[in-house]
Amino acid sequence: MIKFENVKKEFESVEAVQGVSGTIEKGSIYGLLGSNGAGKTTLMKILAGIYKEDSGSVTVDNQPVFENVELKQKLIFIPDVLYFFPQTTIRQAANFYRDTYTAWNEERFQKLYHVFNMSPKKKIQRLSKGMQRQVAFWLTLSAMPDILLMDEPLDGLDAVMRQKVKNLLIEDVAERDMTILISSHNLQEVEDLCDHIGILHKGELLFEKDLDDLKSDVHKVQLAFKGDIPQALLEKLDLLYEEKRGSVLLCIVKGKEERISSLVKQYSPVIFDMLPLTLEEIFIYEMGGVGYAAENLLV
Ligand SMILES: Nc1ncnc2c1ncn2[C@@H]1O[C@H](COP(=O)(O)OP(=O)(O)OP(=O)(O)O)[C@@H](O)[C@H]1O
Repeated sequence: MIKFENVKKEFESVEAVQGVSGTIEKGSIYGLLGSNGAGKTTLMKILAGIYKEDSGSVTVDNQPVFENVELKQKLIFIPDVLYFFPQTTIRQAANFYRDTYTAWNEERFQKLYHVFNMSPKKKIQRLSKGMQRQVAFWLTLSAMPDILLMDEPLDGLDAVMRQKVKNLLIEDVAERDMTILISSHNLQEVEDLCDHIGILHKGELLFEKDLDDLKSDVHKVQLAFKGDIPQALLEKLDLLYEEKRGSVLLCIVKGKEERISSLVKQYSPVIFDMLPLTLEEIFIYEMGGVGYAAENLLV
């Protein structure tokens, strides 16, 4: 379990992370979302023990992470911009990982050759950007980390490779309880992979929630009635957003599906559709709530 409490980090005059607290449970896939410059990379680097927090505490399985060599053998951070030693071949990099990570699994490395299909003799820096990212996953998955932190992890991978890598990640979570933290702007991908979501904005965590709870608590509703829209109904609904299009009211309503449905039906609507919001819509709405423009949200 990763636990961070009141973590702060400042760069010169920029307060990149401002008193953030949270927990990432073992075996969970946690999606860290946020606007550009929100502090996601900074927080991830603190959780990975790359940066030292200015104040607050970060522990992984109850141990501080910064400069903790033993812990770092079980934790891998894949950054958005990859770095490999110059002139290194895939095999040489694998040897380096084998000597660094005690759980290195040579059999798995050999097996994954059939997924990534590149000669280990290839020099990594001569490979394309997407191929280099494949190498990063090949090495990481063979090192069998307990904790994997990734910044924009699937960027640059083609659609087939994305699916293969996602399956491998999910397999590791299911089979050996690996914990994953992902930061990505690709919300569809986060929605597919993650079970928990945290949204950072201007260095602060707006909230963290189970994805299913988050999605079952907000709905996109379309309503129309024979006459005017009954005001009494609107007052009873917990409306987060509304937009009138002709005689149809499009709105975002907070609350459980059953409660919204039974309330609306009391007023005999002629049109009544209710859909869950996508993570992308939830994100845009939440960002709107903190003053990040969210116009024409409904489509
Ligand atoms: N090494 C650094 N030196 C100075 N300022 C930094 C440094 N790293 C990050 N910052 C600043 O801290 C803030 C948060 O940056 P960070 O990279 O953590 O954001 P992010 O959420 O990952 O953004 P993005 O989604 O655009 O990648 C920004 O204002 C950034 O300019």
